Amino acid sequence: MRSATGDHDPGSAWTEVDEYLVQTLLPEDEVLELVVDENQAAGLPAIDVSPLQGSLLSLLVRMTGARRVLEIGTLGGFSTIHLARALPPGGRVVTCEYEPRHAEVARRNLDRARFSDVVDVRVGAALDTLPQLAAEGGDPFDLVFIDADKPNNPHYLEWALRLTRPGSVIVGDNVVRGGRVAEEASTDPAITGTRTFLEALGEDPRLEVTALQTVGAKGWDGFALALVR
Ligand SMILES: C[S@@+](CC[C@H](N)C(=O)[O-])C[C@H]1O[C@@H](n2cnc3c(N)ncnc32)[C@H](O)[C@@H]1O
Repeated sequence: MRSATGDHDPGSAWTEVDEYLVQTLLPEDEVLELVVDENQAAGLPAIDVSPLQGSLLSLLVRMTGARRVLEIGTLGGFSTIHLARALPPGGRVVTCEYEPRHAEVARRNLDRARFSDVVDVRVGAALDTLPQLAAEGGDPFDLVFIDADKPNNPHYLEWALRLTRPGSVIVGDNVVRGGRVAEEASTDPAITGTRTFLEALGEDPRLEVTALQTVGAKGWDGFALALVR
């Protein structure tokens, strides 16, 4: 793991602090522990948000009173369950996943967590699903969580803006990428996509934005947070 300070690898300390915070702040969560086990057993990559980050997503849903949530990037449904469990009665999550196998595991996990009626898993490339959602003409989304293929983040932002309303919140994950986001000359599509995404966030007069760096069990990364004006 790359070091924030450059002189030693603080990864294990970050993980220790994450474990301490989880133990101190979060209740036992058998449902999500099972999801992590199921994802691992199914061979899914362990690239879901951490429990503390998932709790932040839940808090954002509750704090904003979001009823309709859009997620781009389901994986096994770990973050989806955090989003779904914070909804008021009648609330809904639509989550987009490209890999049918990931979607299948997610559906199983959501079923077990009793959220199959609350979550609509749409399988396919999100850039195909998002126009379909627009064409369906449902109510705007109150919160959008962008966490899929990073090169497409600038397009996901455009769609998020089309599918939301003033007062909606947009969260973009993994915008720091071990510090590599600051590498101006990078040709890595995940970095150039993230940089274009951040630039679009910063330039768009329809948005009030920030981004925070994070460290923890998932390494050094960060998320962008935007409010649609
Ligand atoms: C970082 S993982 C999502 C993690 C999940 N949000 C969580 O925290 O539990 C990214 C997911 O996006 C999916 N993905 C990649 N490209 C996609 C695309 N074009 N459209 C929709 N999903 C895509 C991947 O298959 C993967 O399951």
